[in-house]
Amino acid sequence: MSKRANYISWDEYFMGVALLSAKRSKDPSTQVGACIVNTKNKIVGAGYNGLPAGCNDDEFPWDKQGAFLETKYPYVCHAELNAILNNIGMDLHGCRIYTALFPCNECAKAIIQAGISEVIFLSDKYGTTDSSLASKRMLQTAGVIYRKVETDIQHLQLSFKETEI
Ligand SMILES: Nc1nc(=O)n([C@H]2C[C@H](O)[C@@H](COP(=O)(O)O)O2)cc1CO
Ligand SMILES: [Zn+2]
Repeated sequence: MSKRANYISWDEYFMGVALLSAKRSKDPSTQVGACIVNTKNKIVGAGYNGLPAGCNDDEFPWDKQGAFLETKYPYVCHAELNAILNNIGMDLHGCRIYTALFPCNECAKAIIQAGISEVIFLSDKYGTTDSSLASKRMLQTAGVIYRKVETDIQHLQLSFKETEI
């Protein structure tokens, strides 16, 4: 028997972990996940967008519009920042970060300061915003490579049925 052919690539695997992490998000509008990987292709951090620990996600707003303090924006911690902060205690220099959404300017700062050298994203749907433009400017200047993930996969299904393993 020859080896299986249609296994997923490293990029698809790590973006898949980012997307699975996003499934933990309580944000009703936009669920983002991120996964940090070292040079040996070991996962060293993962996260999703959510409120800081101790801030009850039933008590804080999830609105997108309205008075700033009554929206989610001042409170939510982005997936990329959570992945950095949740890392398993490694030096992140030379690591890459997989993220479902292109990092904002604040996360770009954290990515650069952590020493992460590559950003792989799935969507850049906010690419024309000032935040994204500032993010790209900083990443480029700091020498952090960014690229869109390459894949032909549209959907990937997981079965939790024990009879299907
Ligand atoms: N790169 C990102 N990582 C993230 O975790 N987020 C989070 C912040 C919010 O919880 C949500 C975006 O809200 P919305 O305006 O698309 O409904 O995703 C947002 C971005 C975009 O820069
Ligand atoms: Zn961010």
